[in-house]
Amino acid sequence: MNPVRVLVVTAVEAERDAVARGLGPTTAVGRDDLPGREMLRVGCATDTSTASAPRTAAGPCTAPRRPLSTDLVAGGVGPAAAAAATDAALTVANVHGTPYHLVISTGIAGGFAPIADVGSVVVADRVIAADLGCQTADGFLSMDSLGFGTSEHACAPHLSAAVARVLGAVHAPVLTVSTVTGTAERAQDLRQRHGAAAEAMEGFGVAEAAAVHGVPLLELRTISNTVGPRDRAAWRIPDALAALRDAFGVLHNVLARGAPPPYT
Ligand SMILES: O=C(O)c1cccc(C(=O)CC[C@H]2O[C@@H](n3cnc4c(=O)[nH]cnc43)[C@H](O)[C@@H]2O)c1
Repeated sequence: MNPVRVLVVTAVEAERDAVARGLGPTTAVGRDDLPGREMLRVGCATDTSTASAPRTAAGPCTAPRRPLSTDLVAGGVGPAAAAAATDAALTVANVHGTPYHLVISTGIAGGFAPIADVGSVVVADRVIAADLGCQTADGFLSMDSLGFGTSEHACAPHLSAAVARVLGAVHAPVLTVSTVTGTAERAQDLRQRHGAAAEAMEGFGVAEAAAVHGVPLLELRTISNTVGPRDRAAWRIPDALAALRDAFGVLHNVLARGAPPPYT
């Protein structure tokens, strides 16, 4: 049986490796056509594009109840790097006739108080490009209002709601910014404009690539810091990475035992 194939895109390797710890033993995927980006795989895959049959640290794969094959890539920081890495992975998979069924943008994020505290988990209902547009004296004009396309993408509504419920996570918009918010004023502006739970720097880029390929999207974030005045010393990165590991342990079971694709 062909596996359900999931692509997970983080910004940095520390996030990718935290996800991997939650999912189980990984194997490096030898992909000559994805240079410079080591991809890790969890689970079995009848994927002829791999250089050799995947083996886990525990030995050859044994089929799970529902075959699930998850590829993990650290695509870089920011929406442009994330879009490029996601598009490359989706394109290569399509060329090999092994398309992905789901793309997940994930990592740590800043949380908007009091909606998402440090250490909590946020599952996006939609991703919003919060600083893509035009800043005027009268306020911010989004891409939609400028007539240049869209500033947001919906996440798979049923799946994202189910995942949020199982994780006990906040289910609300996650903003994508190219500039990390470092003042109380901008935090308040973004909170008022979007009612968002979190901000990070990649989700919209991943979403743009997923939309081009028609692949459903999730964004899952664990909160390392509160959005507002810059205080890097207050970021709780190890805690957020541990929460990321735990969330993906749960998410793996949801995907492995839940309704099969197409994800809606
Ligand atoms: O220094 C480390 O050990 C380390 C480990 C894991 C991740 C990092 C990062 O700096 C990741 C940058 C990544 O984090 C997201 N992020 C986190 N907080 C915010 C925020 O308040 N506003 C926007 N983005 C945030 C973002 O997606 C970055 O790509 C370091």
